[in-house]
Amino acid sequence: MTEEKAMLETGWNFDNSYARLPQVFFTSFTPDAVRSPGLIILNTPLATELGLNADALQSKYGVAELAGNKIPEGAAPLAQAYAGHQFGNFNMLGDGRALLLGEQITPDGERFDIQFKGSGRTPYSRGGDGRAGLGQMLREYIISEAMHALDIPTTRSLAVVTTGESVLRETELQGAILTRVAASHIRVGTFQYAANFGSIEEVRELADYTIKRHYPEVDADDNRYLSFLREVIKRQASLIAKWQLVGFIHGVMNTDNMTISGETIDYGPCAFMDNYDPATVFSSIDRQGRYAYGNQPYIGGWNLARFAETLLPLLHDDQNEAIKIATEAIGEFNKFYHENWYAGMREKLGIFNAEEANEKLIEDLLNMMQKHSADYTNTFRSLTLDKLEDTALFNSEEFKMWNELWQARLSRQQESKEDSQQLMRNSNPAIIPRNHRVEEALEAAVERGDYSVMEKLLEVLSKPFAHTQEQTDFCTVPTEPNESYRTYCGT
Ligand SMILES: Nc1ncnc2c1ncn2[C@@H]1O[C@H](COP(=O)(O)OP(=O)(O)OP(=O)(O)O)[C@@H](O)[C@H]1O
Ligand SMILES: [Mg+2]
Repeated sequence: MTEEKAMLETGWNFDNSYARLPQVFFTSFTPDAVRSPGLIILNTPLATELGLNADALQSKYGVAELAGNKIPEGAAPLAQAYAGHQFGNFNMLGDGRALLLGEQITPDGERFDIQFKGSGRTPYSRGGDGRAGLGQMLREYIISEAMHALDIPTTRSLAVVTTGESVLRETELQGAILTRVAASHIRVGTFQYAANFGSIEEVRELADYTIKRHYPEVDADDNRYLSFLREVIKRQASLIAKWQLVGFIHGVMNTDNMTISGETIDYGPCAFMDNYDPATVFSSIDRQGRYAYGNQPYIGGWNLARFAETLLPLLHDDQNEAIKIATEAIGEFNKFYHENWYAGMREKLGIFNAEEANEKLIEDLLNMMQKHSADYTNTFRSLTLDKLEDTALFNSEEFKMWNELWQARLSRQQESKEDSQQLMRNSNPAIIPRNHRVEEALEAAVERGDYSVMEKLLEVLSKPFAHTQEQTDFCTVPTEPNESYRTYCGT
């Protein structure tokens, strides 16, 4: 394909609705060109869904676009302003190393943000260099795509390119740019920015824009801003329940890393839990365990309370009334979260209907898993495949008793044993991006330029509920204990 033809055919179809918001919300600008762009990975199925031409994107011209060296026609690049509570402390932030190219309108008429991460300095970079390392961007690519395959709302990864420039951290890293795809990048922190640094009218404009984009169903409601708040709370309750159900630890649940669309965002220090332990923390900077696995639902509620605060002027003319309404709405988060979590846990145990006795069954199992340091994913996998002898719990008396109660519970429902097993197969992934597997893939890619390990891993991760024999190798737990694994932000 000639370059000129590729240029015509990459398939971008941009709209720039975000750029029509008041100027305070963003700064338009063109990214600096990088030295020598090189394509590392392109998500071909995602490119096709977006209406893009994967062949053209792999051409020299397409890769220049994915590096920010050529701005596609119709794009209007901008960095978004936001603020946020980081580990509880409020800061002015913004896209310091990200850049929104525009919103791609797909052949189905859907709208997705196309954003670079690692594309260089912006007006919001503060002291940072605006860059990202190859390992970290590939890690985000692998885990976000694994989350998508696990049916968890998430930003997605279209491509990673290297820049041909080095990035200086503790060591010298290869610079890279990730192209991220999201329903939008509007964060709790975007609302905090509006509420703290803008006018009430600007908060209203942001809220109206977000309702139109993500919650059109509340548009005509009497108190549309209250309905909006409640719907965001519901989506986040559902999202965080899904994280808990697969053992995902986000690692840096600052308010700027929580989306209004209900998608998981920012795969900096995240990791999956091996042994079941609510206190599990992987992030090297989370010394107090604020973002530990078991604390995520609480932090979700805390972040949403910060979101509710930004909407107070819109909820009621009388601010005391507004606080009352907002507090009631936030108070529902726990209920929504528990409904979602219990329903998901029930399904993991093959139980079709809600019943109070289920709760004890679930809690007893989790307690046993914690006591015996059982692997979270593999315990549910063994129950699903009826290979109880594979669990770390098998020889204990209490597990035998628990199993009898579980079997009795299953036989009390009208659905067949086969239906129940099918439900479990659909609810319990065999495959999660285990830390040692992700590290192995990144080491081969970054240290040796061998991408085959990552490609194999991505393929296995794309079918977590297949329960095939060939997955078995990827189900093994690491030989080193959980606790020694550490993740780092911002590299
Ligand atoms: N190398 C860097 N240069 C400039 N700013 C940075 C850099 N790394 C992080 N930041 C900024 O610091 C803030 C907090 O960073 P955090 O790690 O949450 O985000 P991120 O991983 O860069 O991006 P995102 O949340 O978009 O996935 C953000 O405003 C981010 O843009
Ligand atoms: Mg972030």
